[in-house]
Amino acid sequence: MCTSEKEATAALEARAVSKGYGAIKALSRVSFSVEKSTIFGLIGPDGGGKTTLIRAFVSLLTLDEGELYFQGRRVNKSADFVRSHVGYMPQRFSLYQDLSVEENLRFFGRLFGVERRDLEKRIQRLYEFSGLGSFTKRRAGALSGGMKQKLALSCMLVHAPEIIILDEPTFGVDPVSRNDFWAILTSLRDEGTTILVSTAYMDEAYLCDMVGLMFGGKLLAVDEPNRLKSYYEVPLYRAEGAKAHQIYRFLDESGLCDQCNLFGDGVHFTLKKAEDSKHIETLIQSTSYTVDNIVRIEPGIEDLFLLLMETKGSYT
Ligand SMILES: Nc1ncnc2c1ncn2[C@@H]1O[C@H](COP(=O)(O)OP(=O)(O)OP(=O)(O)O)[C@@H](O)[C@H]1O
Repeated sequence: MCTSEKEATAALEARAVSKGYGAIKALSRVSFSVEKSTIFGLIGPDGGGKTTLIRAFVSLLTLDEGELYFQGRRVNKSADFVRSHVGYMPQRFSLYQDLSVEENLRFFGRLFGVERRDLEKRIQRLYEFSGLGSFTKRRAGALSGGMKQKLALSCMLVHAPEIIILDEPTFGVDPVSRNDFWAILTSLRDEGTTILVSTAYMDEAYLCDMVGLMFGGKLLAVDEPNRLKSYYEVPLYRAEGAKAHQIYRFLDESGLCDQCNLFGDGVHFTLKKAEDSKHIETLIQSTSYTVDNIVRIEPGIEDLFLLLMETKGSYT
């Protein structure tokens, strides 16, 4: 598909958007597009610019430069379209804590102007989706963190938006509820919804169709999650030992490594010269540091982040 066709079908698009807060560049010429019925994940550590980008998409802040589009319409000129076709779940979605699950859903249904008959059907459907059907009378304030997030998502879905935008919806949610939440997102995507979701949990990248890795206000890479590992052009190794920090220090100061990062009880590294892989273990053993094992590994998203932060993160 040529670029112009892609642009025409994109459900969301950012074109060279920038936003600064004084000296802080929260967004630096960020461009990407999200195809219809796909999940696009904005992945990155806190402060990377994810919230700023999301808030600009839902017209909660104005950009210094660049343009945002929903299905080819300029965001800031399409308030009606956004209201009826886009759902937004901020980091702190305001549920009514004293209202029950059902009352919250009805409240948001009325707020979005959903007709009574449609609302009943949608609420039943959302119960099936979310598993909240057994808790309809429970006060929102008495739900677990994971259930609260499912209720917030359901309230946002009550007007059946075609595009949904979620800012770190699984933050602080336990792993089981995170899985449930992503299962709901996947079902929505399969039914045709376009989803832009941000997260600081790197493992969630693999649940997206496309990811944008964000750091320092820049998109360091946009790709399918499984293609990101090909960014590593040289083998990546992991050295494990009881005192990983000592192995790290040794490797980092040895001058032999391009990349060298401490990951829990192991060190991930690449070598400047491929032939050094034959004797790196002996070299470490010859010091007073004990290395139990050195293995070649597939790079994970965290490794990629560190690589891209080093190679691209400081561009202006
Ligand atoms: N209103 C503001 N005033 C000043 N600086 C801001 C403002 N909003 C965001 N920033 C700064 O812009 C940068 C990007 O912040 P942003 O909230 O977009 O990142 P994030 O990736 O969403 O992280 P988080 O998960 O912490 O919100 C950060 O350095 C942040 O401190």
